[in-house]
Amino acid sequence: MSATAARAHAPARGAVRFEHVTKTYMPRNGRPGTGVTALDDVTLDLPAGRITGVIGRSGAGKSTLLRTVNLLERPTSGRVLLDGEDIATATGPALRDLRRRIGMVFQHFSLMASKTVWENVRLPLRLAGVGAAEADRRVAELLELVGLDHRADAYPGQLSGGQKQRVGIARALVQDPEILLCDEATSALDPETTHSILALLRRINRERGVTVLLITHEMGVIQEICDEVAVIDGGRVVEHGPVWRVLSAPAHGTTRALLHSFRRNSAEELEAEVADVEHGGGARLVLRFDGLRPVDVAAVVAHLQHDAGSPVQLLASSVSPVQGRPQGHLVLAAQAPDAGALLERARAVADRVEVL
Ligand SMILES: Nc1ncnc2c1ncn2[C@@H]1O[C@H](COP(=O)(O)OP(=O)(O)OP(=O)(O)O)[C@@H](O)[C@H]1O
Repeated sequence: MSATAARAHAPARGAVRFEHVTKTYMPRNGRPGTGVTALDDVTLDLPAGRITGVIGRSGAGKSTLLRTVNLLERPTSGRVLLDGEDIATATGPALRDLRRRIGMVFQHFSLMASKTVWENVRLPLRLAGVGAAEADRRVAELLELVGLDHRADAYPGQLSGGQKQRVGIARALVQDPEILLCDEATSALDPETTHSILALLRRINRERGVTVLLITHEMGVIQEICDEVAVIDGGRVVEHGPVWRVLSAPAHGTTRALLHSFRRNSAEELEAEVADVEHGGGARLVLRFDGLRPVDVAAVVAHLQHDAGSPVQLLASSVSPVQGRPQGHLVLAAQAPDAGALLERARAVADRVEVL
């Protein structure tokens, strides 16, 4: 059995708990009361073996939160617990051991330009004093995992952005961490490359049982791979829960605003989207789905057509699964003799219905 297959059933590892974490940056020679509070009493659990995404606007405190996990930033007050153990007070060898248990992937890759792919991935092992044979074995395994075994001798300057990030991911995993911190890992990449890197992170999470904490300002990243999402605003976690639930019923204004700029599905925006789509006239309905039921688009159209007595035309569709639960909207045109009955029928198959 390959090492990868052996890990397919690896138990989830590395639960993180932020407990009343506050971080205030003090200006140099600053007077008391002039600091910036980047985190304000954050309490948040990252379940072991899950992917938690933290989203927020620029300056919300995402990077600061991520960096408290490997103590690149120390909380001003509160605790960060790794599997129940307080890590905020670790120093010396304990801090080195802690950092070994936590891998980090950076937005701009942070590779050494003068070293090959192989050397970049191997470097943390050399610094940790791992023997040559074991180090070579681990580097070979990881380069295969990220699909770069054929580029082991290349230098970072000879790689695409996506390939550089694969090297960054292999390097982050080389000490077999329990937790992987991803700091805007796909923000510098094009959409297609972003998909492939997110798929790789998902696979690593599933196969190795690694807990992933990912920060992003892109809702698409949250929707694509996260299990849980925490929304941060002004240093506070304002909303937290399973991705499908937060995306279908956002409770906080910041979540709604982030979601709105991602989905662009207000009545006005849908109106503009279908304005040029030719149809046979009649009522135009928006059917919205919140992930509470299976959605079979053809069956929905047939269901309405049955009552309308004339063709129902699909003008736009954006229904796609979020954690396996279909969310999105359909815009339909229907010439119904009885508009009230049509609406009632639509309400029976969708979570929300509007007339455009
Ligand atoms: N080293 C620092 N010294 C002083 N203030 C800082 C420092 N690092 C961050 N801040 C401030 O703390 C707040 C939170 O910053 P942070 O970088 O954590 O936010 P962010 O959500 O990651 O933002 P972005 O998406 O722009 O990276 C901001 O007001 C920022 O200016």
